[in-house]
Amino acid sequence: MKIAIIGGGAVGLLFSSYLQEENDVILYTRSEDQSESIRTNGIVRKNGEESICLPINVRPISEWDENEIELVILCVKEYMLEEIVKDLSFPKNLPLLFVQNGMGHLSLLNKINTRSLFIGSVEHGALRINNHSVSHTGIGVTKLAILRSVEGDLWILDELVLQSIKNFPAQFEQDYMFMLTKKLVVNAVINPLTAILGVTNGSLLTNKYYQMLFEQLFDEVCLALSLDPHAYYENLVHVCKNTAKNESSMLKDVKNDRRTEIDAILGYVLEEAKRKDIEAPLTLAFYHCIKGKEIKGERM
Ligand SMILES: NC(=O)C1=CN([C@@H]2O[C@H](COP(=O)(O)OP(=O)(O)OC[C@H]3O[C@@H](n4cnc5c(N)ncnc54)[C@H](OP(=O)(O)O)[C@@H]3O)[C@@H](O)[C@H]2O)C=CC1
Ligand SMILES: CC(C)(CO)C(=O)C(=O)O
Repeated sequence: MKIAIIGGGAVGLLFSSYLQEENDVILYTRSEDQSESIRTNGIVRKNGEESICLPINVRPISEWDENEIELVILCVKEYMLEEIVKDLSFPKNLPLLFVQNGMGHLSLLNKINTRSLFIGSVEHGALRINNHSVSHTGIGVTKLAILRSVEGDLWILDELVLQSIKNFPAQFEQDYMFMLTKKLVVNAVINPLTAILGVTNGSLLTNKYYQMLFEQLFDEVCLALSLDPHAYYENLVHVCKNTAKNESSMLKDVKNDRRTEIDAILGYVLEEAKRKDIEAPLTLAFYHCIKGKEIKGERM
């Protein structure tokens, strides 16, 4: 399959490196510098002690070419999507796959008039080491669901599931809303707590004090989203254990003084709580902690 991947961050590098094993991938980076670094070095993927280097087709996004592509995977942060969708031309018949955390992008997706639009939920841990290297810090699964599609494009998801590349499996999910909600709960608990406490995901379960926060926040998020906690707790713990050694994407953003995706995650939970007139004090407090850290120079 001919796949264009937009964004050479942790997830974009991870997806490019694995999908290139079975497909023709072209990676679009924001900067020419990063393209040049990948052209020279290939993508280096580290799995523990193992390291593999794969050559890959790469271009800066200023050279975007939508021709002869069968699928576009958007691996940029949620808050970059609006600009990308505005700037790039996506023909109506070009299927798009969005892998962002949170729910913030749903309203934007509904405005895009592409005939097939897929959603992914990434349960891997990935860490960008430099412009051309990525560490696969947690082997999970990519869940795939349909927001809308024409019959003729469904082979794309079938193909990704069938390929299920070693250490990079893909799984089909019937209900995109259930899939996104499950991931939202994971990110609403793990991401802010790890970013505030400065710990890897696993510590939230191994440190008994952090575990109390983990459970309290989980209960409040379920209440705000009107979810049955029993249907979501097991998955949350499973992902947390699977990515135990990983630094969450929010912790990485905070450490690197970058904007986080807190608005698409806890911001969304707070909006839901407000809409239902439910108090969510813990969620609000953690939301403010992260917004505070986003202000330049507030980091220790
Ligand atoms: N990291 C993880 O473990 C996980 C991340 N996710 C989700 O995946 C998504 C991507 O996350 P992640 O890879 O960590 O984020 P990163 O910040 O590492 O990567 C985003 C990349 O997008 C690039 N970018 C920004 N604007 C453009 C543009 N206009 N054109 C091309 N590229 C652009 C950035 O370029 P530059 O570097 O030059 O700024 C950066 O390389 C997020 O929504 C996140 O929630 C989901 C599960 C796990
Ligand atoms: C699955 C998890 C929690 C992995 O760290 C993630 O989605 C993230 O870091 O954003």
